[in-house]
Amino acid sequence: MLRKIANPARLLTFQRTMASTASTGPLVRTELDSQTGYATVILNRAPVNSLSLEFMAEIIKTVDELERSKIRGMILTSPSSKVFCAGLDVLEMVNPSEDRLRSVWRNLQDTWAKLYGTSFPTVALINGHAPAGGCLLALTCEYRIMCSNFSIGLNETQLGLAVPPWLQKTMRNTVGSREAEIACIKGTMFSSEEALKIGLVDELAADKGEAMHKACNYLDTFKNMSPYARSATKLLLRNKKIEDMKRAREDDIDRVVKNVMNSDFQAGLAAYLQSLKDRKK
Ligand SMILES: CCCCC/C=C\CCC/C=C/CC(=O)SCCNC(=O)CCNC(=O)[C@H](O)C(C)(C)COP(=O)(O)OP(=O)(O)OC[C@H]1O[C@@H](n2cnc3c(N)ncnc32)[C@H](O)[C@@H]1OP(=O)(O)O
Repeated sequence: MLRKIANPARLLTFQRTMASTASTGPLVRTELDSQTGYATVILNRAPVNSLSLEFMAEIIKTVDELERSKIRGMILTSPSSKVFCAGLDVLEMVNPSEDRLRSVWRNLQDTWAKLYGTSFPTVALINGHAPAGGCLLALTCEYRIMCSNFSIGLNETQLGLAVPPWLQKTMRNTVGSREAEIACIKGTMFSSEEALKIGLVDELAADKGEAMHKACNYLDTFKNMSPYARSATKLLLRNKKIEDMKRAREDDIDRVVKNVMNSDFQAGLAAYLQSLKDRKK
C-alpha cells in the first residue's frame, strides 16, 4: 500500500492515457506529496511491468515532467504484490522488425540514462521480483530498499543476451568489480537477503509500508541540503557514464540487433517463453 498522505488535497496525480496497453489506467502514475516534494512513481503495466517500447517512452516522459516540477525526491515502485518489474517485454524480442527493435533498445538506453541522471534523489522501492531490466531500473536509483522474499539480478546471459557495457558499469559501481563480474557472467538472481549482503540493495523491509517509511527517511536526509550542491555532485559522479553510453550507443544497438535477430537466439527465446508458460502448469 502506498504511504497515506496527511492531506489528500495536497496529492496531485498526473495521469496520462496510453494507447496499446493491457493495463487498466495510465502506464505510469505519479503521486506528488506537495508537503515534502516527494513524488512516488508507480509503474503500472500489468501484469508484470514488462518494459515495452511505449512503456519506456512513458517512463522517460514522466521523469522529464518531474524535472520540470522541481520535485525534492522520487520513489520508484510497483502496485503489484509480487513483481517490481519483469524486465524487457520478451515479446519485443520475438521476431521483431529491425526498426522496432532499434527503437526498443534506444528507449531502454534512454530510460537508463534519464533515471540515472536525475537531478533529484531517487529511491527504488523494490516490492517484488526484479530480473534483468527490472534490476536495471533499480540500479539507476541512488538507493534501493527491497522487500523480503523476492529475487533480483541481471540474468540476461541465462536468456542468451549479453549485458551491455553501460549496465555492467552500473552494476560494478554498485557491488564492486568482482561481484559484478561473476554476477553478470553467470546471470545470477539473488534473493533479497543475498542482494543486501553484496550491496545490490541498501536495506530490506518486511513490507511495502516499512519500505516506504525507509525510502522517505533516505530522502529526508537531503531536506536541509542545497539541492544545487547535491545534484551537481551526483551529476559529476554519473555524467561521464551517461556520456560514454551515448557515444557508443549505435554500436550497442547494432550488437543487440545482431544478438536478437540470430536464429539460435530466437530458438532459445521460444523455449524460454514455453518454460514461462509450463511453470504455471
Ligand atoms: C532488445 C534485446 C536487448 C538485449 C540486451 C541484453 C541486456 C540488456 C539489459 C537489459 C535488458 C534485459 C533484457 C530483459 O529484461 S529480458 C526479460 C527478462 N525477464 C525475465 O526473464 C522475467 C521472466 N518472468 C518471470 O520470471 C516471472 O514472470 C516473474 C517476473 C518472476 C513473475 O512471476 P509470476 O508473478 O508468477 O507471474 P507469471 O510468470 O505468471 O507472469 C504473468 C504473465 O506475464 C508474462 N511475463 C512475465 N515476464 C514477462 C516479460 N519479461 N515480458 C513479457 N511477458 C512477461 C508471463 O508470461 C505471464 O503471461 P501469461 O499470463 O500470458 O502466461
